Amino acid sequence: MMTVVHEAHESKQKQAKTMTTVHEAHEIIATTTPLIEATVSVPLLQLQGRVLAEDVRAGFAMPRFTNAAMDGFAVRFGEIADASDGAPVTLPVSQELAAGALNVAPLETGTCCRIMTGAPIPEGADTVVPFEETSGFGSDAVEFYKAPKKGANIRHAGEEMQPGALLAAAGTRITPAEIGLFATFGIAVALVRRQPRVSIITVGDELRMPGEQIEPLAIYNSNLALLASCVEGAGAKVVGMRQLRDNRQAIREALALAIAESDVVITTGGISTGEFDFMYDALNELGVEQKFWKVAQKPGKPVYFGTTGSGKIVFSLPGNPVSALVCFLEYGLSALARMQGVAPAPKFTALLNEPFPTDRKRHRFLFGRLSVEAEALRCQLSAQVESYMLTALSGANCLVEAPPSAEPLPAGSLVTCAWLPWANAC
Ligand SMILES: Nc1nc2c(c(=O)[nH]1)N[C@H]1C(S)=C(S)[C@@H](COP(=O)(O)OP(=O)(O)OC[C@H]3O[C@@H](n4cnc5c(N)ncnc54)[C@H](O)[C@@H]3O)O[C@H]1N2
Ligand code: MOO
Repeated sequence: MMTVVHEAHESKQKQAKTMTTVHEAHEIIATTTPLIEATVSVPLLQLQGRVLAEDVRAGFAMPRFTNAAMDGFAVRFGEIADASDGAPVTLPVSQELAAGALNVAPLETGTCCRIMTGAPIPEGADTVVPFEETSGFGSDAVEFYKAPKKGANIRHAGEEMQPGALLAAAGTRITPAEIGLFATFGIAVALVRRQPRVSIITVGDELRMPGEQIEPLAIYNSNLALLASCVEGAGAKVVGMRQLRDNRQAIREALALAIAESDVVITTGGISTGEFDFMYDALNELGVEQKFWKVAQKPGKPVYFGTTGSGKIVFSLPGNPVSALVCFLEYGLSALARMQGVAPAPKFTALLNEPFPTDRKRHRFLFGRLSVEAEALRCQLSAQVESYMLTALSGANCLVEAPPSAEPLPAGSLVTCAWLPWANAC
């Protein structure tokens, strides 16, 4: 029995020697992650963060009808064109219209219409005079002291948008902007992609859930909560969260269940080469096809990615919380974006405030804080750099990276950054 375990261990160690590059890992994810074709109709107020499955177009012109832009009087311009303080023009009020008026008579010649902002302009009127430039709303005969420009203070039907104009294209991730636009056009439901269903499994005898009693040599499980909120923030749905002990059978059973009930399975812990690291074997036993295992990066080297025959994907992330998060941000996020038909968020460069400690052989990731100083985007690295130091996140708003190099990147050089998905731009 011992021999079998040791042989398996040796073969895992051999496997572990060949490392995928970060670039290759991205290529593999881009080419193997399936798009979720299924669509679902979702009500307006639940659309935030969802991805449109079809173009949404204006069903009518905007404004829908010609209406007043000011509270005042709708007139025929020609009838008040000569009005001045010295020689006011007086017109009787023949009609009053507020926003919401549904029956509007044409404006009788030689009269004006008391009108409120948003009310339809009666046929025959071509100009609205704000009440401040008249004797006001108090009487039924209005004195006009001044003529605005002909056509002033009128919002014309269709001047903003024509029927059929594109409001949001398929593939747009819905924000309050789209929700506001859809509401403007009376759209109460939109067709969006079904959310990727994600199960998260964390493994480790040492882990206790926040809120639980904790023994002196145990630690709290940060990955489960952290990844669940990251997944939800990425527009996906967490359908399962499990914390397991380091037990072969329990891990295999939980993985099988998670694969059955989700599109994506994310695990943390037990993926390295330790004696109690059962994740890799469990994935093999369940027939998950390894696409990569071990990436030349720091932190996060033991990261695993695989696919199942039924089109599911599995990320097995290292247990160290910074490693798990870096791998999720780097690979998990782009896979979830691709599944929803959205391009992964672009990276950009910023100026380093201090030297970046590159690794000779591995692509290095660190958290940092971007800010705008002297009109340039500058990056301050988090002081905590080890993969167990999740406090590196406090105050951070970006993930910073540099390819392998024997020399640190000097202060002042350009470094590649990605916003943390929850960060507000500086
Ligand atoms: N001989 C070697 N040892 C290790 C190697 C190696 O190449 N050779 N790689 C190291 C690297 S790099 C990492 S990262 C870790 C990853 O190991 P595992 O994925 O098997 O993770 P664990 O051993 O289960 O845990 C590592 C560490 O993280 C803590 N942890 C785990 N899960 C959680 C959680 N949900 N919340 C908070 N903290 C968690 C755990 O207690 C350990 O301290 O392996 C190195 N070793
Ligand atoms: O590379 Mo590990 O992922 O040190 O923490």
